[in-house]
Amino acid sequence: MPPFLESMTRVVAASGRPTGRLWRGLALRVLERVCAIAPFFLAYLWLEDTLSGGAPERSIGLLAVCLAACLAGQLLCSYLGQLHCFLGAYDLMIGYRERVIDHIGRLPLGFSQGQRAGHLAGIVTEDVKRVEDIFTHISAELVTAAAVPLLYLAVLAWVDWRLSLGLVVTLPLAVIGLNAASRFFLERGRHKQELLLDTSGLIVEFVTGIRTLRLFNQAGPWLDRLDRRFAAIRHASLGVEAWGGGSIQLYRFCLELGLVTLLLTAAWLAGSGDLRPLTWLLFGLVAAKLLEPLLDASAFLTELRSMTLGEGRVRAVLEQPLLPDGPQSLSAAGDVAFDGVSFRYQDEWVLRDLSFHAAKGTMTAIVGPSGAGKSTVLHLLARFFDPQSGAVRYNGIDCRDLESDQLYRHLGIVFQTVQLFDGTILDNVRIGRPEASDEEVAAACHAAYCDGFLSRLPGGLHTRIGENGQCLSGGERQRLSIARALLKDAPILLLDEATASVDPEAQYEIQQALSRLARDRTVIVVAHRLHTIRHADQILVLDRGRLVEQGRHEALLAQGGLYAELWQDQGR
Ligand SMILES: Nc1ncnc2c1ncn2[C@@H]1O[C@H](COP(=O)(O)OP(=O)(O)OP(=O)(O)O)[C@@H](O)[C@H]1O
Repeated sequence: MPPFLESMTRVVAASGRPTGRLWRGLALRVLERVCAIAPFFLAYLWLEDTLSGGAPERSIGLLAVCLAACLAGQLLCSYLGQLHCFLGAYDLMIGYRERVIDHIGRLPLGFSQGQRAGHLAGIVTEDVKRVEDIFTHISAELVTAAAVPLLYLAVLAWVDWRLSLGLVVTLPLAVIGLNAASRFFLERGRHKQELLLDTSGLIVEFVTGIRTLRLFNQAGPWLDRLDRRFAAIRHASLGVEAWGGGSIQLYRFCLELGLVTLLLTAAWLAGSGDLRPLTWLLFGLVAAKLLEPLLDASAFLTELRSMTLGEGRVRAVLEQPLLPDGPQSLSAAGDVAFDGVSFRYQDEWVLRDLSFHAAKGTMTAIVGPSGAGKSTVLHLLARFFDPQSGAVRYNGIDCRDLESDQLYRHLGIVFQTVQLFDGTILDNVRIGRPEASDEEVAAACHAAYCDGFLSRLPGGLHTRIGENGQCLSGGERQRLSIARALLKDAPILLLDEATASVDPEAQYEIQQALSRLARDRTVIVVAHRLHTIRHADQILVLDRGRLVEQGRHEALLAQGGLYAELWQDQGR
């Protein structure tokens, strides 16, 4: 099966929508072509009847009625066929898009980490669109390109099989050659697409990081890097387009060669006195029409190749395994434990046999040198990933046995990178609890010390903050994130440097708010400034993925180990 057909079959299976309407549409489009070509054969039959001494006066009316019926049938089938094809294909594509979005929505939260900027968005928008275009605009042309020549051929073979053979003798050569070439160019095209994706990621990085690059005089070298990428794309494109274009020309040439072999067969038959003029007239009129859809189909080959590549990338996402979701629910969660957890992102272990227990309503702080694995502990708690061995437990239940919705309902999260959406501050904070009233949102913002900057914004809580909150400072963004978590009022809080970007004046106050919040909650906090976690119920000291010390601030200082060293480094 040609690669594009394999791709289309997979799309239909992935969509899961009924395909009846699309098939009806395609059948009507084929019927339309039947109506378009039938007059030639009707005229042929009528002429043959007439020339062999039939009664033209009587049959000419019948011929006219048949021709009119063909025309009417053609118009009707064309209209209904297009309608059903479009509606059927769009319905199919809705199913496909939903499947892709649904799958991405259920992928491990850590999936997008390590992906180039815009890569996933490109798959959901551009690649799915490529697939959609084939189904909505080209599938009908492809089906008629395959069905019409077969129909013509069946009738022509009935009229004269030798001339028919002469006409299509080169067709298998064209199809086999094209199929082999398309597999080859698909491989080359994949390489080109990877280069394109990589380069667009580089461009996004260049544009978003232009300030840093210019401040460090790195814009020039970066542009040189881009130039080299463009050269590589040009080289790959030449390979794909020039040679790929050549294979299309070869396919067309082989098809048109069929007209030559038809002429040669006719000459041979005429020479042996075995060619009737009427038969030759029919073949002369119809031969080009038979080849026409096959020749036209070559115009879609580039799009088909691009769709096949796009479908491949979408499939790679669809094949990404989802984290298993168990049936258990979580009531009144608050107890958190790591039970012999070892985890690695790639080859190197980042956490090794880590065990700890955070009792309900306590604050656990995680400290350690950079790269020790502190944020990774939070990532596993938020189930961005599952550990390779050991278990993360909530109320003693392995989180692999929990429904993920249940889990997230019990987690409040404030991480270093704050994701904000293009909307008002009210909308953004309300993500914490969609049913919260304006007053409750305002109270959460107040508790997160947002009042200062909110009073400076023209619309206060109703100010639009632009895409990802570009018009807010890092500290302001972080305070909104804290307000969100406060509003959510979840029994477990995961904080990664919650006060990292907040000015010194607000730091103490926010710390107070978080301590108050911790009173009836379990808080797991990653902290770099150790004075903020002096009062934590337990401090876990990590070093290269291992738990090296554990206890309260005073006890750890007295121990004189890594914690005491870190404390001294911070000049306390
Ligand atoms: N998505 C990822 N893919 C591969 N490696 C990763 C990924 N995230 C983190 N790492 C690596 O895992 C190790 C632990 O990272 P982690 O962010 O947990 O450390 P950390 O203690 O929080 O560091 P810091 O204090 O600097 O934020 C580091 O060596 C880091 O390079």
